[in-house]
Amino acid sequence: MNTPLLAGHALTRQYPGRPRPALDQVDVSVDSGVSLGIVGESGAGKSTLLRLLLGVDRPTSGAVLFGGQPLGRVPRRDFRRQVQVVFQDPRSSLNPRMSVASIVAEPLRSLKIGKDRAERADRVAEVLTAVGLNPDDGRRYPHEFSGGQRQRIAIARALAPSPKLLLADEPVSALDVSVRLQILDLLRGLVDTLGLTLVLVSHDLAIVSQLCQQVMVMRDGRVVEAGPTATVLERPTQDYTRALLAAIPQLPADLAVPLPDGAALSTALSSARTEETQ
Ligand SMILES: Nc1ncnc2c1ncn2[C@@H]1O[C@H](COP(=O)(O)OP(=O)(O)OP(=O)(O)O)[C@@H](O)[C@H]1O
Repeated sequence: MNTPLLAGHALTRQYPGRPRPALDQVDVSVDSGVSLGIVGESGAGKSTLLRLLLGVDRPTSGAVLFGGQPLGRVPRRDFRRQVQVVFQDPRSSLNPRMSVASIVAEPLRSLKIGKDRAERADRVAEVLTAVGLNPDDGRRYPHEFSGGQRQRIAIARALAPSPKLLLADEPVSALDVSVRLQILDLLRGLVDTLGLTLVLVSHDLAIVSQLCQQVMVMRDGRVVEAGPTATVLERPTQDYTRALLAAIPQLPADLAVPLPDGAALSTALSSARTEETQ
């Protein structure tokens, strides 16, 4: 069996003063080329798990392995080169005083990628184009862009060092419903064309079902169900998963299993859009 790209073993995180752990003995494994969705309602422990996987917080017990090595032994620069993250809200994750080009070039500068400024500028133009922006947009500032475009900038910054793994924490939930599909389509296209592995954290099973081959359902700091997305959606074994499935807006029963062309998600999101504009 191949070594997982990123794995967590028996991860427990107890925050001080809390009656029970935010994460309780969680196992997770991300194989190269197999995108994973982590789903659950607010408070399930998704962000806590993501912080542990990113190494920005430490487990109370358990271990995170990157390429089979304990995270503490992997040079931080190597890890950051290969693992990048996109957060929920591009308004707070982009420095308003920096130009877009400077924001996107930041990981290249800090990771010392590119031999000079010109080479970094070429890479910035390349990733801006890859996310559907114009290389000339690099001269502008974040406030000049819409929410969806700002999320594209955040994705471009994450792609700049050519990571293997992209962790996305609720990447569309701060966006207008009308632009969510575009950003999800972009992520799907990037996974396909760049061979990126995606770990997508979301409270929305419909979104995860469209982008991830594997899904892990969390509740109260524990994994309640995990496996291939199609299996979990077709034959959920837990009432909690069934409730999450039922919460997908107006998804007809015959579309509950995602269709290859993304029709299920389109249906779910367009229904939500109709509701919102009424
Ligand atoms: N820094 C912290 N200190 C104390 N408790 C925390 C801290 N961060 C999270 N928690 C608690 O841990 C639990 C899990 O939170 P977490 O943010 O990981 O869940 P989540 O599934 O990501 O939820 P959301 O979707 O709302 O972000 C919650 O009960 C939360 O209140």
